[in-house]
Amino acid sequence: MIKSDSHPQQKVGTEFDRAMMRRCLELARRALGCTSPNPMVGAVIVKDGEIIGEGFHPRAGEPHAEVFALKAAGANARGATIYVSLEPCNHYGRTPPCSEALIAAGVAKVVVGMVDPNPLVAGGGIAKLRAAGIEVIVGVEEEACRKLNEGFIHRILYKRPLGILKYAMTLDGKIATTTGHSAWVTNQEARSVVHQLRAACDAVIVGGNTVRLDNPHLTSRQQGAHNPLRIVMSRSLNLPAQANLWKTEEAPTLVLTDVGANPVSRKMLLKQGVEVIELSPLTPEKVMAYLYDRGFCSVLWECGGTLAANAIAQGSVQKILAFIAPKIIGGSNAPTPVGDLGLTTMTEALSLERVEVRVVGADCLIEGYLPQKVINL
Ligand SMILES: Nc1nc(O)c(N)c(N[C@@H]2O[C@H](COP(=O)(O)O)[C@@H](O)[C@H]2O)n1
Ligand SMILES: [Zn+2]
Repeated sequence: MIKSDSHPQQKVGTEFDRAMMRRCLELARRALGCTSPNPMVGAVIVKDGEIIGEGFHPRAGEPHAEVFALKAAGANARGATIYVSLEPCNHYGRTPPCSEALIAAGVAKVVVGMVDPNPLVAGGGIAKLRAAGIEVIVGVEEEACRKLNEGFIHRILYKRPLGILKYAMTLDGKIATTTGHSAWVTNQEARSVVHQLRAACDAVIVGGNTVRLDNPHLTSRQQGAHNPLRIVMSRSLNLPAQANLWKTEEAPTLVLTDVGANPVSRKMLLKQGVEVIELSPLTPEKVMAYLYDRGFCSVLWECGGTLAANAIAQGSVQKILAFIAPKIIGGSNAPTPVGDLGLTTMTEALSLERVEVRVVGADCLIEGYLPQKVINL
């Protein structure tokens, strides 16, 4: 097993190495939301302290980041150092192995952000480079590299997309008034964080109620940014004929329903260009298994409390982003972000790990992860 050189108290590499790796991550992010089922990867080639080639992986099926960087550097790559945010691959997939391309180009040193969790690579790329006499350092800016590709890593380890639950609630824990009115709980800054989050995800899921009450767009609202596939989960197909999700064309919309549900409504959706897929039973787990098969790495749940509780209970949520607005609306029947989980004591409460809290405009954002079954690489 190839181990990262990283140590909790010690940073790997020099300050220059870390700056170059951060540049790799910057390059990788140019393809935010566009690479699934592949990871986002950036590469930088340096010789005599100067960058002589850069590249990133634009989408699955296209060459890997290292290949673009090698092409940019040309013959100058001989004797140079390449920085790459993910271990160079060592297998024939949609593209040939980068380990071999790096050896053939004569690079002297490879600085890697993180080991590739893909079992087809999993240290094999690093071992191949070392066996060819190339110096390899592993684990430079590792945490940032892992964070960028947390969806890809989860997909590989658990054979499901990473499920992210996002909600916005008031100080008294409500997501809308008793009439269902929710525009807007948070301020513009928080909403633009949500738009960025959508740009990073492969799909965003809501239930039929959200379509009826909020008529959302579910897009990333940024010029040139990726838009996620917009998904509605609806057993009854009791959906309005006029909705922004079928009227706007910035992103495709998929409606997931149960077998044989409401043929009239189904026809109305198909006529408006909406893809309709029947899944039986229509549960969060079934949906996540289906989206895994479609090649997705990350899925954003932007649904109401009942669906959110089901998704949590079925293990379809790993990460939570909760926006809290300093507002109070009261109302004992006003909807809450997570419905009944059947818990009766505080000891059963789901405690988030790796929690981060930040202020976004006038609102607060709490981000954390639900405990996961540990799989060691
Ligand atoms: N190091 C590295 N750089 C890239 O740019 C990459 N896209 C990857 N991806 C790894 O290779 C697998 C995909 O291979 P194909 O694109 O099908 O050839 C992907 O699962 C990663 O393990 N690695
Ligand atoms: Zn590769």
